[in-house]
Amino acid sequence: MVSRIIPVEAFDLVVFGGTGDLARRKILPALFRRYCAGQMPEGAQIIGAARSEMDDAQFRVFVTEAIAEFNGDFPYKDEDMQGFLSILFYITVDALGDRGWTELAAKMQADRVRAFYFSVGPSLFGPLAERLHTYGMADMNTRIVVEKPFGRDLETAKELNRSLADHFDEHQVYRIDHYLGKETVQNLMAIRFGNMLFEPLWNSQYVDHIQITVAETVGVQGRGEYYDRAGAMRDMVQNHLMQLLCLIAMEPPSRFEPDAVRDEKLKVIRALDPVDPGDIVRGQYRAEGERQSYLEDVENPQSTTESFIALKLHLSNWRWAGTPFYLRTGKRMRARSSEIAVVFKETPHSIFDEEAGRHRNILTIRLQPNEGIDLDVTIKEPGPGGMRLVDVPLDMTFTEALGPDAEQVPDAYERLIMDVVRGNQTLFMRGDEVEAAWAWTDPIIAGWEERGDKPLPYDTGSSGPVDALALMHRDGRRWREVRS
Ligand SMILES: NC(=O)C1=CN([C@@H]2O[C@H](COP(=O)(O)OP(=O)(O)OC[C@H]3O[C@@H](n4cnc5c(N)ncnc54)[C@H](OP(=O)(O)O)[C@@H]3O)[C@@H](O)[C@H]2O)C=CC1
Ligand SMILES: O=C1O[C@H](COP(=O)(O)O)[C@@H](O)[C@H](O)[C@H]1O
Repeated sequence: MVSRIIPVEAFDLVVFGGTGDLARRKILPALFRRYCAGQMPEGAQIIGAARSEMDDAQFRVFVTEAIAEFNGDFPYKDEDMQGFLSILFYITVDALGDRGWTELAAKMQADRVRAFYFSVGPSLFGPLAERLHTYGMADMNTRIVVEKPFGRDLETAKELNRSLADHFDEHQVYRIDHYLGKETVQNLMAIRFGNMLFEPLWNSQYVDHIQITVAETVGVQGRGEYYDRAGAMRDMVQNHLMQLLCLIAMEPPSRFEPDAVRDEKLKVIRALDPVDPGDIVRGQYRAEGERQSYLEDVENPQSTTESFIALKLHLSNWRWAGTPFYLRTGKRMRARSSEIAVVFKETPHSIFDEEAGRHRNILTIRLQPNEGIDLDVTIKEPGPGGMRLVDVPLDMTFTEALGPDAEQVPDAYERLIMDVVRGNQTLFMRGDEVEAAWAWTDPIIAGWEERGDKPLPYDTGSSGPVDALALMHRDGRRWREVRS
């Protein structure tokens, strides 16, 4: 099977914060991979912009080093590297002053798609939007890309939305949630809405419960100051896990189009019930051997921020009333493993002897690593020992089923940046979605702040605090093992 590279229009892409960590780690290496894939049209310009003093040549060295550090063993030809470097430029710009703006405006080409990636702290979103307008770069062909965190609560998210709306229409604003750009996350929609098999069973009549796990082995990775102000709830649940929940729980949109998809996701968030404090477990990782504790990592011995959270959620709508959703995410866990498991109910009646046991089908969507789908199916255990039942997985690992092409799928940032250039907002969050997610999150955080709740310690390399296991055990259910 041969991957299709869909060409994009010629564009000017300005990366504000072009010297920052996210640009180095993700954005610039992703753009290089798209260049190598042949997707950058003739005449494209990528312009780094930040306060640091640099010229084009120095920026090109900076990008070459970033690619070497963060593109792993990605194979490329020297001519591709030279070609890519030739479309890179740098302008010293102050988001809070006037420096560099006239020069930036002069660098913009006529009749090009214009995209401005705000890879800077959210306090600069408003000032950047305002200056784009003042210096004549905010016309209707302009697109702006903003990073998470999109606020730290409903009020700040509304404020950010307002500051962007002063100068840009909603159709020009691309709010990144990089989970939506992951290939397997998009596959969730293909599985649900491209097959007849699952949808009739996709409701509380047949589904016992759904588990969503995003387990990480990494700690706060040098972002301690930000993370300690955020915690797992703001850093992961309000955005990434919420998006996964939306895709798994939403009604079929009429078309795979931005507003049709985003309307359905919004309905899911609005249908979420408030969460009982007893249905939440927060944790903080302890030191282990050479590895520091969370408190040491964030250099805050008094911190009560959670590096792990597990929650049981309910949706008040016809499809899901009575089916709990269990979500968990944490850092420094046993394995890097993200998956969604749809656990179906047992058959209403067993025709077999008691010793055959009771079994249930589980559809597991493995998001990362080892992307694929498993469907646990119950069959007869082979042999003469009577009718004993056993569960076997129908395993579809994408790299095995689809061949080498499945290994070369673009990473989330590649896909999303190209979608910005194409003008396709389907995989970006709309302002009202973000606000609805904060409206649900805020009272939960306020509750534990008012009560002074403290996170429970958990061992580095574990599955989180034991109380998280109890959250399911008391319902007669259990988490799937965290393993890669
Ligand atoms: N790093 C990551 O893995 C992730 C980051 N994010 C988000 O992305 C955004 C950027 O993060 P990150 O790259 O880590 O942050 P960094 O602090 O590493 O980079 C910030 C960038 O902003 C520039 N900058 C700061 N002030 C100004 C100014 N007044 N005018 C112009 N440029 C300015 C800095 O350059 P200079 O000092 O040269 O001006 C630098 O390039 C943040 O909102 C972050 O939360 C989201 C997900 C992951
Ligand atoms: O947005 C974030 O995501 C990463 C996890 O992303 P993944 O693609 O590696 O699964 C997380 O580590 C980080 O804390 C968070 O800000």
